[in-house]
Amino acid sequence: MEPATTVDSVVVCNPESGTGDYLSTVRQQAAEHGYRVRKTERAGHAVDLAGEAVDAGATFIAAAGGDGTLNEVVRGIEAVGALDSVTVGVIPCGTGNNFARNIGITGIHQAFETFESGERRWVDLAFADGRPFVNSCVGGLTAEASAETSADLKRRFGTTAYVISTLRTVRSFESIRVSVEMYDDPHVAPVWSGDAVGVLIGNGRRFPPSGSEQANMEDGRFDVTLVRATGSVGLLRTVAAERLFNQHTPWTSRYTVSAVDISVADDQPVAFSLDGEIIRRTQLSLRLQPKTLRIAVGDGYEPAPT
Ligand SMILES: Nc1ncnc2c1ncn2[C@@H]1O[C@H](COP(=O)(O)OP(=O)(O)OP(=O)(O)O)[C@@H](O)[C@H]1O
Repeated sequence: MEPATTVDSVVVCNPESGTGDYLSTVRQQAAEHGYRVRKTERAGHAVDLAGEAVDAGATFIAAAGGDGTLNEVVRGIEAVGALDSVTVGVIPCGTGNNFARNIGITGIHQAFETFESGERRWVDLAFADGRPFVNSCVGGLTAEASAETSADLKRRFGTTAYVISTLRTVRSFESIRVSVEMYDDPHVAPVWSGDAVGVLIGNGRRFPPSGSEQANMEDGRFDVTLVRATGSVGLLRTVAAERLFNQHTPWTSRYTVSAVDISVADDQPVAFSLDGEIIRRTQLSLRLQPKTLRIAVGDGYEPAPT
């Protein structure tokens, strides 16, 4: 007999994520496993739906979509003060699904199996000026590119859409002049300042030249990658190498720190992508709350990746 649908397990589904053709699979799996499905109707709606699910007694909320949908679900749970009573699941239906991969979730069916029998972990939750994010905060070129990447482009080209829009953006992009202050008790804070192509800060994600993109998300620390701009020709070369993050260049600096403050030198607000959601700021403070988010992880998840 099929399990009865309960209110304590809810799937918040974004029908616009990725190729948008998974809704029936998610509904069918949710019905089989006894989850209630709430479908978003607009950007930002997953924040409200997650909050409503908590109010209705949910103790498990899964985000079906990409990193942006997960971000909204977590923000909704945090907004109603329920991070300590709700477990979060991820059903990968987005374009990149970077966070899902980082926690060992590889497909829709495997996600539901994992929710049933897999491990739960407490992971760090990151905040940018008090706004939660799970995976990454990216400032500069890649954020501009992601703001420019339309849903249609993503549907047609998948992750390649981001590369296409990066190459388009690079024609008009000016590097950003920033000062990045990093704190790592008990050491003296390093300060990085200058013209940057990208400011890449990961909680769940790191930006290595090769190998796993999964960061340690239980260590109370950010993985910071700063890419220096070196004139227009250098900028193009840096972007070509670093955008795909397959090649190390001497313009890249990496740190592992517990807090970051970014100041933009002039008063032009810069685009920062928080899990793919764009905000524009001249100042941004990033903090971590260690082991604050309870999440269902797959077998491939490594708490301390090398
Ligand atoms: N019903 C909806 N209509 C239009 N936009 C929506 C709707 N529901 C959610 N959104 C917005 O869709 C955006 C993209 O979602 P999401 O990040 O989940 O997918 P993606 O971009 O395809 O995947 P990824 O982030 O993994 O690359 C989010 O910013 C979200 O606010």
